[in-house]
Amino acid sequence: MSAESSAFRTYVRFRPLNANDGEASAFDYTIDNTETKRKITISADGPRKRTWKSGASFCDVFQPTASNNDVFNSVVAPTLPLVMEGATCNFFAYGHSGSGKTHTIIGYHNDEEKELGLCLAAARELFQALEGINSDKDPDHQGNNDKLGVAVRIYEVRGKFAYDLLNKGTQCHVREGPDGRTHVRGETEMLEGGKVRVRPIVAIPCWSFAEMRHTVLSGLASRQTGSSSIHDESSRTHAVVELEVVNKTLLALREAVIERESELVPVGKRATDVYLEENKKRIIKTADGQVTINPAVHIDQERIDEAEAEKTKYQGRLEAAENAVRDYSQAYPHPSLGGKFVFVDLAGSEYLDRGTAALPTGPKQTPQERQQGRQINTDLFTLKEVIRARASNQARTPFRGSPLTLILRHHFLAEGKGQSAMILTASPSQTQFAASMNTLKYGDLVGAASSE
Ligand SMILES: Nc1ncnc2c1ncn2[C@@H]1O[C@H](COP(=O)(O)OP(=O)(O)OP(=O)(O)O)[C@@H](O)[C@H]1O
Repeated sequence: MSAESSAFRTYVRFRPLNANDGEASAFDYTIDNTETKRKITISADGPRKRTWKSGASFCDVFQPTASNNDVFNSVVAPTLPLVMEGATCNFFAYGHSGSGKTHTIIGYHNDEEKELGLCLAAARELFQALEGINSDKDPDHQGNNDKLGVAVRIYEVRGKFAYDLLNKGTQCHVREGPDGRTHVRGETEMLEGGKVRVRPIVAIPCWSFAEMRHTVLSGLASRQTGSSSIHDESSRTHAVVELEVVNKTLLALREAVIERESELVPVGKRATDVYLEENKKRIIKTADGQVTINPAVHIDQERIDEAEAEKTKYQGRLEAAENAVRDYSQAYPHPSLGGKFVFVDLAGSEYLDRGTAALPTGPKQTPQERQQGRQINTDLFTLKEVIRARASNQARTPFRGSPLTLILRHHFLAEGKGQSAMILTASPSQTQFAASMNTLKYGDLVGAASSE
């Protein structure tokens, strides 16, 4: 299968029945192939036979016998050439708790090659592709700062914050800057000379697949899990794994940007302080208590200009550092530099179904868990709206609707010639019929919108 243009692709993956389903049998489902897409019909037994039929929305439907490798080959592998051309390709797993999202994206049996989670399988293929490029270069290329590797970022989105799993779970703020870009920033470090450094999510560069596997698995080991109604490894957060083609020079240039930002903080603060100090000198209170300007007092404009000029100088240094990153990436002789795979293991979709038959049963939730549930609901709803808005080319995409979509915004926007896809994971158990139907309904909406 070849990679098509930027349409959002949807897939369905049914997992096998397992111990969590108890004695329940599977509901019936049939798949109709249209020329390009698949339709699904599901029906459940019971006193009132229920049937639901999708539109022709799904690119493929994976049966319970499919391995992670089968899913990888069909969904992710065709996009590898796009990432090697510098594009960003995003993959989401969406489904109710216990339906197989983590199994698909992260993998539980990463010691078995055919069961590697999609993110590690993608890393393996990336390294293989990069090997060819690194060895094509002249001997000087090997081991020097131009050699291509893969940097990984792993973070969890919970509530209004991101938590950096490769940096001791550091809580990071998600904010929209005046430049319209989303900034995800962790700990504030106070440095000498009033410099203030605020680090983005940490990117760990890896130069071999073995190194990458170790880094990814150790980062994910610290992922928060909570008590699940369905199984006890439930994830109540969204986990994001980003893989980016980098080299040492690019990373050093980005580090210089962080350094220049930290230098700008005290200089910018001084310019503001000087301006306020000078202007305050002229403010007086009249006898009747009004605040006014005393024209007899002159502000030291030279002092203000000098502080402002210093700030402009440091803004220029920052701009030069940012331009250096851009220029280096553009001039690099291979387009793969900056290419990205982004994998998102979404929290359980049952939160989006709240109020419908798919409500989880089980232990009573604490107020904190209920609050988390509401936020997950908002995240999943907004994500759906973002995907639909983009797929149907709406003028406004509601990225600001939730921290998750705000964080993912630049991946969607950076897609370029890349692709995004969603794998809808579903249990075929009769007891999960309503939950699976809601997952498929959601996928049907997204799939239908992206074919418009
Ligand atoms: N396709 C599959 N083949 C074999 N086992 C699977 C498959 N999908 C899921 N499982 C098993 O089902 C269980 C639940 O899967 P998983 O943890 O991936 O669900 P989840 O959707 O991530 O749930 P949650 O949102 O609660 O984290 C796990 O034990 C997993 O190994």
